[in-house]
Amino acid sequence: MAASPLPPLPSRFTISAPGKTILLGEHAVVYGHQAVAASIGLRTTAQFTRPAAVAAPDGVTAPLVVATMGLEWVIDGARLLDPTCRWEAVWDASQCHASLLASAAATVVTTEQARRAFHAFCTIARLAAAQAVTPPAEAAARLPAGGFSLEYASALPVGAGLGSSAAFNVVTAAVWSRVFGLLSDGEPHHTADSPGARRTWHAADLARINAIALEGERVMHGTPSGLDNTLSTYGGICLYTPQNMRRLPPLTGHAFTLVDTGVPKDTQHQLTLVRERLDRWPGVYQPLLESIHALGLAFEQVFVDDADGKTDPVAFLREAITTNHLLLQALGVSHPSLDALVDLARARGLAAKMTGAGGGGCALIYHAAPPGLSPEEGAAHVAELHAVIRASHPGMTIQQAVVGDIGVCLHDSL
Ligand SMILES: Nc1ncnc2c1ncn2[C@@H]1O[C@H](COP(=O)(O)OP(=O)(O)OP(=O)(O)O)[C@@H](O)[C@H]1O
Ligand SMILES: C[C@@](O)(CCO)CC(=O)[O-]
Repeated sequence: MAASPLPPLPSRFTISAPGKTILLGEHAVVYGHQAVAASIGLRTTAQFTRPAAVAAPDGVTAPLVVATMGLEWVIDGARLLDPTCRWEAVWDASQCHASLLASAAATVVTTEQARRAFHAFCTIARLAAAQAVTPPAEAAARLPAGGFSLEYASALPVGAGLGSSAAFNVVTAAVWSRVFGLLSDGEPHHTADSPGARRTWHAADLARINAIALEGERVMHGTPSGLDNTLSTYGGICLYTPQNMRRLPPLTGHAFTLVDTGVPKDTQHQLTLVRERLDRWPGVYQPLLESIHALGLAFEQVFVDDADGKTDPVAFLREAITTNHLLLQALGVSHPSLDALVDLARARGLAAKMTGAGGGGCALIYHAAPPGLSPEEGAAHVAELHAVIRASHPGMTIQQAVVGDIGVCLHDSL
């Protein structure tokens, strides 16, 4: 019996998802400890258009054209979704890597990065197909005839600690879930600057997207905690352990700067580094992870439970962020460029830490000015720090972090 067609899909739609910054707790969270993290206003977007922007070659009914990170993959949709076809064979058959990786457009990524992204893309597509179509072998027959194109754009630096891989995996999971009719139409999301222009999904839809995206993260990083994809899916600010996520109200009155050192790093490598250290010297390194966990618990106490009401949240967060960086440094996952930024901030009475997997990538600076400064003096203090960073590290990128952006969403009007 022929597989039933897909539910009607618009010929064009756009989905986006945010990156994240970790305030406290990276690496320790991989071992079940508590982290505090927030989504940020830098997003990855995918625009779906059908039919595909190429004529279907002979024997291919649903060509898919996927453009991302300066790469373009032309994929046979039937091979992509065929669970008996190894993903490497799909990669080899796609008209991607050989020509494009050698081209100037693709110099931002290595072959390994492109392969990982492709592997995750393939994994996610197959998972969504398996959830929608039984038997999975019939999934390809339900793709739109003529295929489709998917064009990604991202404001997130790749491999810089801001969850670019998670944003890619979450957007991809949402697109494939929509293609296979797994998602509801969601609800309009109203904000002052874009009333109703975006739609967000209900809890069950978000849980589906998050679970599928996690498998993409596993392909890319091996043993992720799930924090990055969870923040990208749900947005906002949360306390996170791999077993539990607790959403928090906005962090009003606390501001942050992100500084990208431009030093490339690899999350999988950083995770392996910590695993090896723990295996070799558990007595030395376990306590560091437990201390990081204690910082996450203290944050909960001060910001959520407000157990004594006497602790100044600003003073606490300044101290916690600094201490977290020192613990991560001792764990061996920082980088001299990150340490230099943290020292610069500390010398001016501010707090800073690496954010994400470390080894390069971004530092997070907390704008809690030294006590006793007026708001204007505080702003001048931060501007002075930015000027010093610009002068001493001209290659670094500095930007104000908008924390708590909404999670994955559908854009009505794009
Ligand atoms: N827009 C994108 N399109 C395709 N793949 C992407 C995209 N953005 C990121 N990736 C994939 O994710 C990898 C980067 O993931 P990595 O975990 O090293 O960095 P990150 O997610 O930016 O940082 P962190 O995990 O520390 O938050 C890239 O090498 C690439 O394979
Ligand atoms: C280093 C890490 O803790 C954060 C990476 O953004 C890894 C993870 O949580 O999966």
